[in-house]
Formats: sequence, structure tokens, C-alpha cells
Amino acid sequence: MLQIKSLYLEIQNGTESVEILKDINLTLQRGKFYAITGPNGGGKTSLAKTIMGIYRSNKGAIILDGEDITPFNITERANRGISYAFQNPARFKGLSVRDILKVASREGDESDFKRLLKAVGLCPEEYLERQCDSSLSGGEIKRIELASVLLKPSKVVIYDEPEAGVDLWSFEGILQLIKNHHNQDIITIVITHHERVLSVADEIILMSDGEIKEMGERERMLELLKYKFRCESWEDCEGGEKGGFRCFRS
Ligand SMILES: Nc1ncnc2c1ncn2[C@@H]1O[C@H](COP(=O)(O)OP(=O)(O)OP(=O)(O)O)[C@@H](O)[C@H]1O
Repeated sequence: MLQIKSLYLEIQNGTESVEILKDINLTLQRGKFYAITGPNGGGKTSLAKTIMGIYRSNKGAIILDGEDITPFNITERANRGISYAFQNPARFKGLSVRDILKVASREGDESDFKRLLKAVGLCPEEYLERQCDSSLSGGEIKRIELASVLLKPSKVVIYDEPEAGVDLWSFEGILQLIKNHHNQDIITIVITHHERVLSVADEIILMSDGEIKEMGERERMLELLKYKFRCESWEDCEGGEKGGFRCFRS
């Protein structure tokens, strides 16, 4: 179980301190598939990065299977079984795809690397020796990142917009891979703007303005997203869009 208790995140932006996450409380169970959605800038990636230890919270606690991991850094959290597939994966000059998969897998061997590369739609013969630098396209680096996350033994796997940069023809296959990787021992969290991803989640979490606005079982949340959280008119939402997410600021 992953528990997030009264979590706050402030980031220093020049001389200003910006409050990014406010009083986040969540209890996520193993075996469940969660989707986090909400308007741009709502705090989804910041929450993922705070769980992973990339951002350090100012207040609150993160507890994994009864252990308080709040003071732990990224490596310690990764060792506890938290994995994160970035929205925009980093590129590593001087490292090959094979090197990246080796670091990720710990126990995996060449046959696992080939199997996973094939599964994400990349031909191993063509990609294993490729440098993980800017020569890779956005979709290619996203697939390599996905392969590396799927190679790791994990308790919590966070996928940040796995649909981003992936072509229309491959998206369903990528989603199936994520679903197949999910099991009773894993907490799967997918940050997404895609209704197809929402349609396979057990529970949906709606974030906006750095807060959790609503969370619950898929069907109820899909109804809410369709009706309650849509603007009916421009007047409903200062500066909002008709048909877009309701503005929570008012
Ligand atoms: N390092 C940072 N410095 C300043 N502001 C930041 C930083 N990281 C995030 N923010 C701000 O925090 C807010 C939340 O950003 P975040 O990336 O978590 O949103 P998101 O819900 O993932 O958005 P999207 O759907 O667009 O990916 C945004 O307003 C963003 O500009």
C-alpha cells in the first residue's frame, strides 16, 4: 500500500516560492490500476516526481508498505520498488540503449532486452547499439524508457503520459503492455489525458490547481468528468473554455 499524507510541495521560482501541491492525501492499494487526469498544470507530474523523490516535499509523508520513505532519495526509493517513466525521458550522451536496459534490469539479460524492445515496437538489431542521445525521436526514446521500466522489478509503477509522442497505430499495443505488466502485487499509476487509458483504470483521480479534486471508481468518475467537470458556458468559468474542464479557482 502507498499512502500519501498531507503532502505539500513548494518550488522556488527565482525569488518567488510557488505552491505546487497542496494537502495531497491518497491511499493506493496493490493490485489496483489508477489513472490521474486533470487540466494542464494541475500538478500530476509534480506529484509523480515527489513520489519518486525527484522533488522533495515540504510537508507531509509518503509511506510504502508501512515504511516512511519521505526522507529517502531517488535511488533509495527506486531500491524500494518505485519506478517512474518520465513524460519527457532524459537522453544520455555516451550510453547505448543496451547500457540503459542493463542499468534498469539488474537481473535481466540480453534475451530480456530483446524481448522488451520487440514488445515496445523497436527492432533489437537496429536499436540495442544506438546511442540514447538526441538522434532518437521522441516516440523512440519514450518506447525505450517504457522497456526499461518494464524490466525493473517494481511495487509501484508510474507512467507519465505514456500516450505522448506515440503514434496512433502503436498506442493500443503500448496500453496493453502496461496492462499486462500490472498484477496483484503492483500499484500502477498512469498520468493521462487519454480517455482510452481512463477506460481501463480501476480508479480515477482528478487533479487541478495542485489538489485532488475528486477520486473514485472508474464509472462514477467518468460520469463526473463528462458532466460535472465540464463548463457549460463561458460564464461558468472565468477564462475557461466551453466543453473544457471547469475552472476550480472561483
Ligand atoms: N520546477 C518548477 N519550477 C516552477 N514551477 C514549476 C516547476 N515544476 C512544475 N511547476 C509548475 O507547477 C504546476 C504543475 O505542473 P505539473 O507539471 O505538475 O502539471 P501537470 O498536471 O503534470 O500538467 P500537464 O498536464 O501539462 O503535463 C505548473 O503550473 C508548473 O508550471
